[in-house]
Amino acid sequence: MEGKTREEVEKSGMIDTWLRKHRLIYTGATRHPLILSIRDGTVDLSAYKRWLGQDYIFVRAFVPFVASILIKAWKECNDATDMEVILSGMASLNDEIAWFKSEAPKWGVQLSDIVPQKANQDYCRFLESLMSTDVEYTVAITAFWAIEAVYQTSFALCLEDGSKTPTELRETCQRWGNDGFGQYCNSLKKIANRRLEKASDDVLSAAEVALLRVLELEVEFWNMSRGDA
Ligand SMILES: Cc1ncc(CO)c(N)n1
Repeated sequence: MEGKTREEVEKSGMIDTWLRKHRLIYTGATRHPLILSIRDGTVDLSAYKRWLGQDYIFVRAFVPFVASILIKAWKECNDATDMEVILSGMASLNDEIAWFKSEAPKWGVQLSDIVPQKANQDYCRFLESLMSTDVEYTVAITAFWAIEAVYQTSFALCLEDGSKTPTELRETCQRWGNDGFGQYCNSLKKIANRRLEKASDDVLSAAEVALLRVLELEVEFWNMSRGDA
């Protein structure tokens, strides 16, 4: 506690404070019916295929968003390791794009034919809004953490003991549910918490709003797999 003001102590661990406050929507994003159906083995494979095609489009739009955060981290130049964590995220996106390209044909999904659905367009537009130089690094990195953490938490659930995830979907769940990805999410969370600790009230509110928006958009994104959009 030494060296910290009372206010800084209260603000530390902001992310967990917010997740407690917004528990319902967080659970909606991380335990969506699609994920629960994968976990209990009752998943409708056409829903999985719809998710697969849409997520490929999302990941392509996610790359420039992460690049914009890398630029913000570099401009802030407060902690050299921030950039390395973000860069490792970009490297895994490179692998992800290759993975989508090899996964899609196995399911008869033609990636070049995918039309982005409304929820996907909304999400990509939101990412683009966060790429503006007007958006604070603290706000963008908080959103970035949330985007990655939703997938990590969701897919890790499908790998827990007792889950009945179909064999052909285990690799998908491993991609985001593995421990390495979990550690990477934790590194992002630490960066976000460190920044939030020093943030002004305005930046704090903007980061909380961005976090909530991510959770809403993630729920809508999963909902697209129902195919009634
Ligand atoms: C919609 C969505 N959210 C998060 C991730 C994590 O990378 C992803 N691939 N897609």
